[in-house]
Amino acid sequence: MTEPIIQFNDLTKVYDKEYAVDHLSLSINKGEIFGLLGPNGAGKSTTILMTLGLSEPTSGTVTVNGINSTNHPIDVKKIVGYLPDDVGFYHQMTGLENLMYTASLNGMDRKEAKERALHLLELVGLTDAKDKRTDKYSRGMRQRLGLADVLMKNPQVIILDEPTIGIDPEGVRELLGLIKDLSKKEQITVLLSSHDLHQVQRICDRVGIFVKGKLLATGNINDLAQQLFNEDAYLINLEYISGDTNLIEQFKNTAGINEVEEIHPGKLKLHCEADLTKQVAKIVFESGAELIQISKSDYGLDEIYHRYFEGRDQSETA
Ligand SMILES: Nc1ncnc2c1ncn2[C@@H]1O[C@H](COP(=O)(O)OP(=O)(O)OP(=O)(O)O)[C@@H](O)[C@H]1O
Repeated sequence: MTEPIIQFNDLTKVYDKEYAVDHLSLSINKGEIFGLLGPNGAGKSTTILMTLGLSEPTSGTVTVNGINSTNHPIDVKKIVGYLPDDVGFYHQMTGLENLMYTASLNGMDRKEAKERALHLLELVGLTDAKDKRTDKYSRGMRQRLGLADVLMKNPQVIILDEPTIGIDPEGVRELLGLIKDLSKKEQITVLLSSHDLHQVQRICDRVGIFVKGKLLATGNINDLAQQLFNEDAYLINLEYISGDTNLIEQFKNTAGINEVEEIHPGKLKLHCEADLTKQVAKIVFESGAELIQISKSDYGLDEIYHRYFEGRDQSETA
């Protein structure tokens, strides 16, 4: 099922003659968790603000469920929940009271609102803290309450701007797990921004890499590896006890192997265009060498990100 729910069409924002968002075209599908990934100043927050109708594009459009965010911000607000990087609550009120206050602003029936608030507090693990004032909450608790708060109005889409900043690793793991569960259980589309590769890798179905307002690549981790490493997307690690044949030379002359890295004698890393694990194993056997181990490793988002930024730095300084 790939039904688009958020559509960016040539979306552009210029501040002081500089592109904050540079002709962004992208579709995000219903139920998908999409990560906007990029360093500070990449344009992630500006993209989010335009999606919410809180900032006007210089040109281009963004629609949520077919509704133009710039022309109909109030209609968009009804179906989108937004969690900023630091959620503000009324400190003198408890967690439950804050959720009830949100419900009253949204015109929800009180009884129904209380049932939903208690259910959501349970979902985000704050039942025991529901009657505690929010100024006594930790940052992680405030983020979890923030998630419950955006879910009060049953949104179709939730947008999270750097949701895990300032939370300890255990809290991050819990919050991300929660976002993923909610998205899958309630078919909610999630758009989240982050500069943290590992977080994004952990929960996103697809990511978009942003640099200086430009969307440079999109896809799941495997697609990105293919796009960015195109010529040598597969790594084969090999250990063997040498026979008579010079295996290194043989691998260098094998079609599809682009680079042979000798880690130390008898241990090689082969950069390949395709998964050549079987052929490599066969070559080792036929050479009379003894195969100790062979394994394929995939590129993670870390390598993807660094390869991308390394390439970019070189091209920019060239
Ligand atoms: N209100 C503004 N006025 C002028 N320039 C702005 C404004 N808001 C953002 N910018 C500029 O637009 C660019 C993109 O900023 P944006 O905040 O969208 O990036 P970001 O990827 O969200 O980064 P961060 O994670 O640091 O928030 C930056 O160069 C920033 O200085």
